[in-house]
Amino acid sequence: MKIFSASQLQKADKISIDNQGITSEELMERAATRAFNEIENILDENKTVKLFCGIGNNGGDGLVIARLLKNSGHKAQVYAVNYSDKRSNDFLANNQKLEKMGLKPIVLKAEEDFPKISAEDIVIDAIFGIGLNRGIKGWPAKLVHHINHSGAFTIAIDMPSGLFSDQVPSENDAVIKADLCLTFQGPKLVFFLPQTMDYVNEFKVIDIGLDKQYLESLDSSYEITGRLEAAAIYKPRKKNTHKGNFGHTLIVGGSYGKIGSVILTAKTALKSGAGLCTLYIPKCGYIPAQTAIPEVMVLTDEGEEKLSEIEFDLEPDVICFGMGTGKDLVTKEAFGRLLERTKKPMLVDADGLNILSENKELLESVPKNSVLTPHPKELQRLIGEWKDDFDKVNKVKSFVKKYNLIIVLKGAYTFVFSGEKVFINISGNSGMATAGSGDVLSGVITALLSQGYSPENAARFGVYLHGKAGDLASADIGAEGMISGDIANYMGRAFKTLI
Ligand SMILES: NC(=O)C1=CN([C@@H]2O[C@H](COP(=O)(O)OP(=O)(O)OC[C@H]3O[C@@H](n4cnc5c(N)ncnc54)[C@H](OP(=O)(O)O)[C@@H]3O)[C@@H](O)[C@H]2O)[C@@H](O)CC1
Ligand SMILES: [K+]
Repeated sequence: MKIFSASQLQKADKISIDNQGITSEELMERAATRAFNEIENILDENKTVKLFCGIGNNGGDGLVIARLLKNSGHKAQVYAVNYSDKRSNDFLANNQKLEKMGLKPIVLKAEEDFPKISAEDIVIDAIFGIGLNRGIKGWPAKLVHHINHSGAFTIAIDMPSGLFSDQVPSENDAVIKADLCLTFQGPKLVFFLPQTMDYVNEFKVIDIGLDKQYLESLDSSYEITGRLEAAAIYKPRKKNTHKGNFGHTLIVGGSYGKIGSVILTAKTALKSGAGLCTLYIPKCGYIPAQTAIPEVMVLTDEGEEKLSEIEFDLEPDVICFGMGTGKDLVTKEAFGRLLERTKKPMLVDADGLNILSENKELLESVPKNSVLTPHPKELQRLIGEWKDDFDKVNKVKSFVKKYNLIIVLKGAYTFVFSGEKVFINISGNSGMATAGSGDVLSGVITALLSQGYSPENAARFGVYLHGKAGDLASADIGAEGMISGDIANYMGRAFKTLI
């Protein structure tokens, strides 16, 4: 699913009206009716719904929803938030319809007009949508705070009011905190950025039937990776195969006290379909690794406690480097030599990334199309500071183009940057914020690379599977109870959800 900008949606709105031979009021009726159906599904009939409607088209949507609520016997109170006198035509048309039914909106013009909102009420926020073009100021800002402090379950229509679709609000801007956002046609980028995602606890996309052909023709850098997209990437196994078909993965990492990290990566690689897996670790890890996973082969470095040479006599399909290696000079130099020798795309994580950050000249030697999997701190060391999340996204886009790499930026929503594209993953949960979760992710992506998935698909699909396995683990054993090894253990079931 593509993510569109506000201006793309506004244009799609106009084109759909022309192509479908409908009026904008009819499109509003359709959009708001579909939003109303969602609201009605979750509405307890004893609840009072308080609708706050702006005077533009977002407010118009609110008025349609108010009419439909009233028609189906719900308790609805409607407030027109009179932040300006420039009412839109479709607002006016729907205001008239509502008045004819005897439901005249109460006009709010100052703080004294604010109604009481109890925590038991349901609030519909239809003050501003994608037409917001400046921060909310004055008494409307106070109204936003009044709603946020009420404790009422708040449903935002299209966008939480005050949230821009293409910039981070400034510190003093008032923004609705929505428990649920019913958003039209597609999710907005700000729903996924760390600085703005908290304004949208949950969102649901309402298909309002905009022109499909036109939407498909639109360019967008941003795409969602959900179940459908993951299933399209998945290549189920053929019957007549052997372990050689699924590649040989070499996982290089570990140091004294951090052998567990590479063990987790290797275990996950095997549980994600890698045909063969060899671990290359310092000598001290030999017995623990052999004991922990009998299915893995183990090679040891000359170094007792850390990697110092990285020499091996095999031709892996993919190399994964960096978990638990530390950043010692001998390890850095061995990594540098490994990069020089390696031609196929590899995966670099954790201390591998830290070594690259401290020795930027090594970035030139990382094989093209390799996958780097930083968390935000590792990213910052790699690319420097950013002003805000939009700046960060642009900086990462430039970085991946400059070095021809793929970046997997880990977070509540993990972003995969590849060329011009940014894929936003929607599987996963807070239980995955646990030690070793990143080592597991490296294992899945490496295993997919070894099975012949392209680096972009391996990154995108791996991130999805990792999140899905986490969701299955969390459903069974709870977010607090799960550890990284559980994510690895649920990997097979994550694949099965796609069949
Ligand atoms: N496109 C679609 O697919 C469909 C869209 N639909 C709905 O329309 C919504 C967009 O409606 P919209 O364009 O009328 O803008 P909206 O958000 O109501 O704002 C109204 C006006 O407020 C003003 N203004 C802005 N910021 C301000 C501020 N801080 N403080 C004070 N004033 C401010 C600004 O006017 P200005 O004052 O700048 O002239 C702006 O024009 C969309 O979110 C969806 O709900 C559906 O019905 C059908 C399909
Ligand atoms: K809104």
